[in-house]
Amino acid sequence: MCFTIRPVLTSAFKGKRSTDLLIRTIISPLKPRKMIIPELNKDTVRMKDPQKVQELIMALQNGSDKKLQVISDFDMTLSRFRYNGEKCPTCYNIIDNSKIISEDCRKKLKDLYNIYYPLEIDPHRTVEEKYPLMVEWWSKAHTLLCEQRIEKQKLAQIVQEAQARLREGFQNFFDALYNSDIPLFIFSAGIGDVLEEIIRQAGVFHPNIKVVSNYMDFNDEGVLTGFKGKLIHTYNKNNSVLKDTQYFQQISHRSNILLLGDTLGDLTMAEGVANLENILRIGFLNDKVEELMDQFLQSYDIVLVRDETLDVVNGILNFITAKN
Ligand SMILES: Nc1ccn([C@@H]2O[C@H](COP(=O)(O)O)[C@@H](O)[C@H]2O)c(=O)n1
Repeated sequence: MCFTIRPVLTSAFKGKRSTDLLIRTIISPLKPRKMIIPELNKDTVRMKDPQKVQELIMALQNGSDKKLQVISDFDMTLSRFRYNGEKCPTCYNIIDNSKIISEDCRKKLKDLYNIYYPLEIDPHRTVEEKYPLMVEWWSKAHTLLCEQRIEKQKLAQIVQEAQARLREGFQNFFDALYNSDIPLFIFSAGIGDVLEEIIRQAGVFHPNIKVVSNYMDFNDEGVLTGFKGKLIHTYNKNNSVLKDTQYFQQISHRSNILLLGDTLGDLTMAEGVANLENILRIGFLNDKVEELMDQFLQSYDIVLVRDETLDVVNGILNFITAKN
């Protein structure tokens, strides 16, 4: 594809960090133009409104790292969807596939996955229709897992032996946020204990990370007896889960959001943010690409199609945090 670039000097994006006028790339609706972030020219990138994306990125840069916070889903957003042609496991799948559960339980969990995962991503059902089905899936899976006498001390080894992988570029992503003191809120309907272990084993579980997820509850012998708090599934990742946390109040000066998700349910993750000013939504479209493309383009500012990297996210973060 041939791109042309027409940089125009404008004062529209003047901020306290820049003494010079910023160069803004004007996009003609007729011709594709080069984007300010080189990674946005990747062929995995789709945008309904590239002009709006550029403006949002400039607004985020204007606010700098001081005003920014990142809110992200975990499974299939920070972790990979595919690796070497194989589908990667979710936090639940890591347990489902492990040797700490019985053959019979594994089969039942696989059957549940085969029934409910297609419903979770079904483009023809509304969120209202999916909601009770997701509660059903998570509840049945939790009941099965609690029958297995899963030991807390075995989780680290299970994660080590699993094929879970963070997206390419994860080291840059986690380190850049930590080094710039930007809070990362991971809001996951997976299993908190497992996702923490994945990030810890990758060496990037930095203190700027806060996780809200389904955490396992263990008895005094370290055996799984239940799950703590309100059940979190794909379609209730919103204020109904967050209302007791003070997290967003404590960082209320961070009014610029970078939101990362892989389902339409992830779009409500920023509901609890106090004083929201600008939000840039990036959606990883991993599965059912043709069927879901339109809905993703309507809801996410940037859609990344079968992109197993964090290149675009890192490119945007570099741009926002680069010192002038
Ligand atoms: N028993 C289950 C229940 C859910 N899943 C998948 O885990 C994902 C977790 O959600 P994130 O918020 O971290 O994306 C969810 O999308 C389900 O597909 C599962 O594998 N097994």
